[in-house]
Amino acid sequence: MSDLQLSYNSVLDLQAKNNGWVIQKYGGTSVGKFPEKIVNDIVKEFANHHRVAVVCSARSSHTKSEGTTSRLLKAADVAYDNGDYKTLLDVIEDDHVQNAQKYIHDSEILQKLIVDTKKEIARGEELLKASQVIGEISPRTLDSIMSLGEKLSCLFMAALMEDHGLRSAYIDLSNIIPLDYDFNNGFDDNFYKFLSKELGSRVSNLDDDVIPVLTGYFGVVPGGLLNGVGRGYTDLCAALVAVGVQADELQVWKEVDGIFTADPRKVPNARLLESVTPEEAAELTYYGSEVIHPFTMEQVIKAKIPIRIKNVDNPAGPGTIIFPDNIARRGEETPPHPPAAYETLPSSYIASHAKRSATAITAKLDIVVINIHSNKKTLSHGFLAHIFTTLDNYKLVVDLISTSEVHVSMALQIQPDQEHQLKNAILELRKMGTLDVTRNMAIVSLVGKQLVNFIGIAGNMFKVLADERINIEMISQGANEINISAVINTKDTIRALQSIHAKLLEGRYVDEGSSPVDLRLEALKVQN
Ligand SMILES: Nc1ncnc2c1ncn2[C@@H]1O[C@H](COP(=O)(O)OP(=O)(O)O)[C@@H](O)[C@H]1O
Ligand SMILES: N[C@@H](CC(=O)OP(=O)(O)O)C(=O)O
Repeated sequence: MSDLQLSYNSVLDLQAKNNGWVIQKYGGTSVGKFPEKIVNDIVKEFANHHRVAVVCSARSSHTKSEGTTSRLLKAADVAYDNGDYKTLLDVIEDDHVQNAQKYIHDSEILQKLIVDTKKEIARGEELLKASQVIGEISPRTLDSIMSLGEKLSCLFMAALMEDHGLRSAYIDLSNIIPLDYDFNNGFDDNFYKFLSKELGSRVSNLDDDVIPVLTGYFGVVPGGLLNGVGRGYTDLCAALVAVGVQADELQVWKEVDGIFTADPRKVPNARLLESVTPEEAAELTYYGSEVIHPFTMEQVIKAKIPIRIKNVDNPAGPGTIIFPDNIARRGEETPPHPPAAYETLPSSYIASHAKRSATAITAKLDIVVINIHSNKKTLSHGFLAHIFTTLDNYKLVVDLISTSEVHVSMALQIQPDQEHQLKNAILELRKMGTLDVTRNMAIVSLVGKQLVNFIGIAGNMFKVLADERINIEMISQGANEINISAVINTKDTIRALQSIHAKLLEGRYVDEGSSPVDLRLEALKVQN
């Protein structure tokens, strides 16, 4: 175990004596597959030393795309199209009732859970029926329909805890934001402050031995939670609870041991990272490795609360810590020194770490590249603005862009349900110049806080691709300088990930650890 790991654990142990809070967020598939493990091996264990609050997503028995949230969103679509939404609701009801019967042994707890489940589903049905009659589903209504997923999942988890001898409290957050809340400034700091305070007070008022189980859905927001935050909003909810109670740690429990140097399903040699910075975690999520919702981190980190990604199926593993490499944790008696400025490090040190230059590699699929050659000799005034306005009108987001005097290339992720929007956007963009569209592409991104410091890393990455005879359609270095990306053909993705990983993330230097925090520790050693 590294010094860093020890120091994090020791802070937790220290604070355990004060019975500080640990906030645990469970994803939909974890609730679906491992509910008893969550209660017996994780919640009960942590509750021995900490106050624990649990935040759950909607249940998925297999994958998120077949989970309750996806089914509810589909039901809303079907209702809008005047179709049979009732059949979909029946599937959701059967799934939850059967799940309750499978896991809950006490007949009184089981009966109550089934009654509560059916009551919530009946309310969802009313909403869907009303939407069908009116012929409209507002973002607010869609949010309320979607909230059913988290309500059902949390009713079940709270009941399961009671069934296993714990005291629990089901907390429905769907009304936590008052209808008259002034949202003039959107999701600003005041909103987050308000929400974390409210969330904090809901859990702090409970008896010490009661485990709050909070719906990760946290109320109606303007424009809708889906538009404002997007799927994965329960991560943000858990983060705000952590801030509200000044938790010792926010834990995001998944079905993977933590954050790896690459998706372990695609790169068998991928290594578990001890720690990554919030910027790296956000970048990895954005560019295809669904690690944690990017909004989650800002507020938690401001409150100096570390985030730990852990595996429900391997609770004893250390997980990965997300924390900045340049600020001290709350509760640390002797804050670590800030990392040495790179330029102040001895050249021998820089040379010996020259290969430890990236943290992880990731890939984003379903990418379409649009090239536009302007009709004019140079890009005229308003050309780019017009492109972005058009894409925005069709709710299309550009992941990468590169421009020359008369030419713009853009890479966008297009999900199957966005094809129609893409088609219309292309029709409009064609008026601006010659346009060609390349499909079946992928963005491969090398992510690392240190990338900015290592000259030549981009060249190395592109050389690996060239050696593998992988054609590069577009390249880009992210504005924040912690990401170097290349657009390639989808069929080459796995080969690209594995070869870049082998050349730039494996080997003797990397084996010693390559995260920015490791770099900081090394830098401190050099200084002392
Ligand atoms: N760099 C990475 N580190 C860890 N997991 C990754 C990475 N890139 C992609 N993944 C994938 O992300 C998934 C996230 O875990 P999972 O528990 O399935 O998510 P959720 O809790 O959101 O349902 C894993 O299946 C893993 O294969
Ligand atoms: N249930 C919601 C919110 C969520 O946070 O999901 P997950 O925790 O499984 O990423 C969704 O599927 O989008």
